[in-house]
Amino acid sequence: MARIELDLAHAYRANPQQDSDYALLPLKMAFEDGGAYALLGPSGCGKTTLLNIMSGLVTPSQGGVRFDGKDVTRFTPQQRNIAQVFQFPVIYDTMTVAENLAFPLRNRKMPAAQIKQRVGAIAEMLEMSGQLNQRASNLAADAKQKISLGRGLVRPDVSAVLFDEPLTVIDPHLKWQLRRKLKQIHHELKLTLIYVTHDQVEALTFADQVVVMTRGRAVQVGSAADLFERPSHTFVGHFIGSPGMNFLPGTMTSAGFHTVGATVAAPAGRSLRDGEFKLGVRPEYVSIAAAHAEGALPMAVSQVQDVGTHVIVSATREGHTLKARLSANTTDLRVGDSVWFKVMGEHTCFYQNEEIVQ
Ligand SMILES: Nc1ncnc2c1ncn2[C@@H]1O[C@H](COP(=O)(O)OP(=O)(O)OP(=O)(O)O)[C@@H](O)[C@H]1O
Repeated sequence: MARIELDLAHAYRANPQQDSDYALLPLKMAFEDGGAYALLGPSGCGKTTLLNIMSGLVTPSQGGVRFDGKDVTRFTPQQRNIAQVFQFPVIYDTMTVAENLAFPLRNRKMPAAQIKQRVGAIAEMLEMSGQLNQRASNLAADAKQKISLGRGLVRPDVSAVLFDEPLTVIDPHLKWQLRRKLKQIHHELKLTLIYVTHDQVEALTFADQVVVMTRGRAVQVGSAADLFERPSHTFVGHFIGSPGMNFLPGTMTSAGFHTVGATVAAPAGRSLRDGEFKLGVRPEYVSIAAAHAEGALPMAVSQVQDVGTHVIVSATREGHTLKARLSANTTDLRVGDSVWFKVMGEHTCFYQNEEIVQ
């Protein structure tokens, strides 16, 4: 296994001139040995490009890649000793499940007894022990993808295992099980795992550290709690959470934060210089307050959405909507009601140029 360091940028086109010419804007980051990481972001943000640069399928147009301090930028995936699992199964239909799992080990000339033991262990982790002697061609699509996952995980000596949306073909129920399984396998095998997905639930359940990407930029690397509590960029606030963070543009003065035609006092101990900011508050941290309560804004309820255990109450003021996630039994608000939403508190964040300042 290896610590992977990246200091690079990548454009698929020659002579890139502007940011939009780059699939990856200049970035510098490290993946620690034995960590479980996810690369998370919407379609086209550069996740696969980053993964393929780590595996050696793509050579970055600027900068390079280091494994344990060694420059591997020009190395092939084989020379880097990387295992990669793709969206669709890559297996040999004519072989049995056991032969498929053993293949990467045979290639590396592992002794037969060790191969048997390792294949047995991986099959057990993936709950495929009963299918070891079945021919792969007879299996359903998700069983085939499980073999692909197993082939990625079977070698104990890889620098890292890279997964590119590996659960796309898996049915939703099994998907949930496999996500948990992969996390467990990570704890047992202590491999460096890097997992590409556009699904936040998948990223947050699998990874200890999530790299959030948008338009060729890695905007934040953090744990699920970091991304939830202190999104360092407004994109992370929007993208993580359901619904995402609320934002209100406004001006900080000595009187407080002036937004949507009202002024709310900043909580004691919070000092921001005067200027224009975006206030960010998660729906989970918006609460109903008494009229004129400190830190609260008067608003008009525009939507009440029952989501089972909670209700999402949307309220509007001067064309801006805030969402609050409230316990179903604590509110009987209806559309058109007046409500005071408390937006200022210890979980409130402030942004300038989309980056967090406090
Ligand atoms: N081989 C290629 N040649 C030219 N442009 C490419 C190539 N591969 C990707 N791109 C472009 O680079 C950008 C990043 O693509 P990439 O596939 O890395 O994103 P992604 O986040 O993995 O998206 P998806 O989830 O849709 O796969 C996109 O604008 C894409 O069109």
